[in-house]
Amino acid sequence: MLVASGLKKRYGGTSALADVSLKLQRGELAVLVGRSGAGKTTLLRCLGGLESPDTGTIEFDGAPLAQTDAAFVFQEGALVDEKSAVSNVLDGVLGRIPGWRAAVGWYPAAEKRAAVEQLHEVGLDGYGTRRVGTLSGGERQRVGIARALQQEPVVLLADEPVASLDPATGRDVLERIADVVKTRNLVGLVSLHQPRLVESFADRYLGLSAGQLVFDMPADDLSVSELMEVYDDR
Ligand SMILES: Nc1ncnc2c1ncn2[C@@H]1O[C@H](COP(=O)(O)OP(=O)(O)OP(=O)(O)O)[C@@H](O)[C@H]1O
Repeated sequence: MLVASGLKKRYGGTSALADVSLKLQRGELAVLVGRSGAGKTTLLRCLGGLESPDTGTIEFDGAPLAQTDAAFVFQEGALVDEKSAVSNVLDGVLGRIPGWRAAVGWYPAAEKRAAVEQLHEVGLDGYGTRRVGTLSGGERQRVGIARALQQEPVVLLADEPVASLDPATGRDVLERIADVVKTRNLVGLVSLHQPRLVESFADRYLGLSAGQLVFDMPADDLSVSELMEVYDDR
């Protein structure tokens, strides 16, 4: 279980996270909602170790969460267009192998086999050698998921991962994220402005407002219509 306690983060005079505590279970996809500026990105970045909270702790199964145990699915632009799909996936292990090996593309065979397996898992068999710049938005995001998986995380985080996709493609990408969260028994947390896209497969909804968690409940206890009303965000 991922347990965050008393997270606070200020940027100058702005309190981005006022005092956030949460618990997230393995095998569950939680969806983080809230208006622009509510603190969603800050929370995700703190959980993933990209940002240090001013105070608070983040633990996984009772021990501090290592940055390498949390992986991000970034927005589309985070991939390298000139590189192949499999090279982009291999970039997911940059923190784990010496930089010079990555620079010359000299990855251990086991990493290469794993990268092909990750592409298989997101439905991209046969795409390994395709230059990422030639892929569709949805395919690119699936490469992004595969890259995050290559890191062998226990926590999978995504900040608005489908913002630039059409609704059907966005739903497909989110369903892939939900699938890998379940099959790999990961903690999954995704921020979304359109929670309808995950309506049929989200496990939990967390609502942030002005840096505070205003609700945290199982999806069964809250319909997306109610959720949208809370945010008056239709
Ligand atoms: N690096 C930073 N420097 C200064 N202020 C920041 C920084 N990052 C975030 N903030 C501020 O902290 C608050 C929370 O921002 P955050 O990006 O976490 O919100 P968000 O809910 O992700 O918004 P959005 O949905 O628009 O992405 C905002 O007031 C923002 O301006």
